[in-house]
Amino acid sequence: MKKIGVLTSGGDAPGMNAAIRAVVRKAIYHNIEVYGIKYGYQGLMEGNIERMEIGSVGDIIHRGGTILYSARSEAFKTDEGQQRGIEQLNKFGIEGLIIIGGDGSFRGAQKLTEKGYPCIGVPGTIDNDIAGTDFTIGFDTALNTIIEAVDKVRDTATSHKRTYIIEVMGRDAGDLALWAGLADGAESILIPEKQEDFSTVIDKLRRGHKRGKKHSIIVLAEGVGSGFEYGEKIEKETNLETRVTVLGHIQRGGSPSGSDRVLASRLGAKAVDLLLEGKAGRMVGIENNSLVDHDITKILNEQHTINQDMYKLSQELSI
Ligand SMILES: Nc1ncnc2c1ncn2[C@@H]1O[C@H](COP(=O)(O)OP(=O)(O)O)[C@@H](O)[C@H]1O
Ligand SMILES: O=P(O)(O)OC[C@H]1O[C@](O)(COP(=O)(O)O)[C@@H](O)[C@@H]1O
Ligand SMILES: [Mg+2]
Repeated sequence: MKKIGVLTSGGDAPGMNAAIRAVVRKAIYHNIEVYGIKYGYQGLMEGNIERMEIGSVGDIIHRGGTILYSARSEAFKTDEGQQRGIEQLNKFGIEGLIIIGGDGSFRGAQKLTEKGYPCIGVPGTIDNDIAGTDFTIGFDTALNTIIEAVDKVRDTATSHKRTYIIEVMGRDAGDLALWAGLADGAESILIPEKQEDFSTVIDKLRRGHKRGKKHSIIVLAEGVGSGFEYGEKIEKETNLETRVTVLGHIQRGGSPSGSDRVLASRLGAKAVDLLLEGKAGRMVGIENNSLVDHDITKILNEQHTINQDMYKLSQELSI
């Protein structure tokens, strides 16, 4: 293999730049030409492709977002769209493609691989919703952003003796909410993977209030429902003044944490190794701090699961 391509796709995640840097530098280290495809699969279909050099990825390891930009493309979900993408890759003589993105992006990678075009997936999403890897690139930074925000909310919550619902991202996954809830000492953590009884949430709030607690924090994953609806219900049931903060896209930005930079560097480089070994249709990941790779189709058919011990612990510590 003499020429490879790299793109970022789906929701951006802090650390994607560090992953791009690792792909480019590792490829050049092995005397392979690298091409950057801009705006994900949309740019791929349109031939928005540029050669990348060592300097193309200088001064980006600490930056959020993605220098290759990202997109969500409906057109690429069709056979015709995928065929157009392969034609562009062939036109540039690019022999293998590294896709940094989430589960949706991996479905695209799977389709290209099925059509005979070798692809490797690198998990980049704040949601941490992919099986076969303990962590995805961006999760740790988003978690820290949430923690910083909740610490601030806690100050004002205490001053006003209020209950706060903090709605966090994660699409259908509860990892961000679970980790943030544990790290923030939340009273309750509401995630799609566990149906906590609403009456338990209310009882806990009442007990805390009786004990003289000055504030209560509930972390709600977006996959469970609207924070505002929960807020209204809770205020009605408890008579405690309740406010809702939806953290939104702030969770996707910012300079990547040390863990995300290291993870992205390791995974990006590993993806290049796999292409050079002639592998295709694989996803790189990290398990027990070791680099692994899995069949992408198998991964897409598996459900990412939350850490049950952590959930249990969060309940034991928030009595
Ligand atoms: N079934 C599919 N076949 C081909 N491409 C897909 C498929 N599902 C998603 N994609 C492509 O991947 C892009 C990113 O997926 P999305 O779910 O939005 O984000 P993420 O990859 O971060 O989970 C989509 O906009 C689409 O272009
Ligand atoms: O940026 P958009 O299109 O508003 O999408 C929001 C969604 O993207 C995410 O931030 C990231 O999800 P993906 O990594 O799957 O793209 C989700 O947590 C959230 O539900
Ligand atoms: Mg996703």
